Amino acid sequence: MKTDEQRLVEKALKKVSAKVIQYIYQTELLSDGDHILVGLSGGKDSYLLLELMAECVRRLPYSIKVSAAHVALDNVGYRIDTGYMARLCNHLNIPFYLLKDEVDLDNEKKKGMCFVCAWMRRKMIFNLTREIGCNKLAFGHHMDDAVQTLLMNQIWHGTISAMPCSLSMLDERIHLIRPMLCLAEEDVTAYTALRDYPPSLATCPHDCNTKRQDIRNVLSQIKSMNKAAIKNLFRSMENIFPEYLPQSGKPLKKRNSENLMEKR
Ligand SMILES: Nc1ncnc2c1ncn2[C@@H]1O[C@H](COP(=O)(O)OP(=O)(O)OP(=O)(O)O)[C@@H](O)[C@H]1O
Repeated sequence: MKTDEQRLVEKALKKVSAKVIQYIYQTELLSDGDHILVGLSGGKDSYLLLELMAECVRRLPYSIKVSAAHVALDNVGYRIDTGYMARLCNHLNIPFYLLKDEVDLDNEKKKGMCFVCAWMRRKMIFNLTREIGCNKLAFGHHMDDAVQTLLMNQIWHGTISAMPCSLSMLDERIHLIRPMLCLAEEDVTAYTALRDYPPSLATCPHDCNTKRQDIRNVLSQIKSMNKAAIKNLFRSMENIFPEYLPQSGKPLKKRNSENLMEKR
């Protein structure tokens, strides 16, 4: 017999997964035979992503497989409840991989801890994706993350670029996908507030992402002027009128489409 609380969680998951499944169809993010590796950070966004991918296995008319992985860099200073991750994956019938390593502290001195840590995490998870035969790697970025990146790239790099929902990498061998870009952060928290995901056991002592925090603060002010601001900023990336841009009529500069300020 289900409790009222369980029924509430199920209803909320159904609501949020309906949006994500519609987005997956629209953007053709998944197809028959896919094996998706979900990157689990220990934050609420990637826990929701994991549950959404489990819903996709149940509800999409294709045969897809899902696995999950967490990369733990032991000498960085943060600690995550990986036991909880393993239990949640087990409950959802999803194989879980825990990758452990340490950051090279000499390299860190030259390049900065956040850069080295993000680079190592990505390298380790890309390698695992290939090793276990996954063709897609899913990250839990949502709409607010993409809008923050859009503004950061405009302000600090003078480009209009953000986070694609699908990016082909390593000679098309892996596709990085972001199925939650259709969800605003408030959609995510409406669901995760009902769940008992554990907080991190120790937060990261290296706070290098102050630019992103500054942009978050600016965006929350902008939101107080217009509640739809985040959604509109996100939509603006699909509604570009080149003829109303300063260089209209002139050939566009060739740009490396690689994202400049990827969220780390
Ligand atoms: N240590 C990690 N191991 C595996 N995947 C990770 C790890 N860190 C981040 N990711 C993946 O990259 C995405 C974005 O990372 P980021 O560090 O921005 O997330 P976060 O905001 O700290 O946590 P979350 O997005 O899970 O709430 C995560 O949603 C997750 O899918």
